[in-house]
Amino acid sequence: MSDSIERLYQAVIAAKDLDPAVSRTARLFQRGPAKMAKKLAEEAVEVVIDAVSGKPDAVVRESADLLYNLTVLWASAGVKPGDVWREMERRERLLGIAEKLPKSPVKLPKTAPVPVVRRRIVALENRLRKRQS
Ligand SMILES: N=c1c2ncn([C@@H]3O[C@H](COP(=O)(O)OP(=O)(O)OP(=O)(O)O)[C@@H](O)[C@H]3O)c2ncn1[C@@H]1O[C@H](COP(=O)(O)O)[C@@H](O)[C@H]1O
Repeated sequence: MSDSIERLYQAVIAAKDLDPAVSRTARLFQRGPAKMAKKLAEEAVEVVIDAVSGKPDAVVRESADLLYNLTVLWASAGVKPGDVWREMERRERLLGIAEKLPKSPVKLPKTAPVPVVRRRIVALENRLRKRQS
């Protein structure tokens, strides 16, 4: 999937400076981030509606539109797909570590009480000795 999005990202970058009259991407870039964000939000809602309505084929189509509009917004925001893949890999590594932690709160083994070693108070003994001499 990441290859497809990488190719789409490159196509979006290539199209952004085309004639807005013939390129939807160029038109979105001409209208700016607010329009891109509005289209992305609209597509997200369309995916949600089709999913809730039990229309998997429509979910597929609207998801492709969603990913297109997301890619356009990434390009506009200076985000590259690799930036997102690295964040996802970071979270996966993080979760992976968490997955290895015991599910229950970590029970520390009961350790024998550490004997409190009192340091000899040499200074006081020296003072007492001086006083006695
Ligand atoms: N992957 C896509 C892509 N996916 C979806 N879309 C467009 O995004 C629209 C999303 O559906 P909407 O219902 O929101 O759009 P709409 O019904 O036309 O209504 P409006 O958004 O116009 O109001 C679709 O109509 C498609 O025209 C896409 N337009 C372009 N690409 C790719 O982007 C690259 C650049 O293409 P151009 O933008 O045409 O230069 C090419 O690789 C294209 O394949």
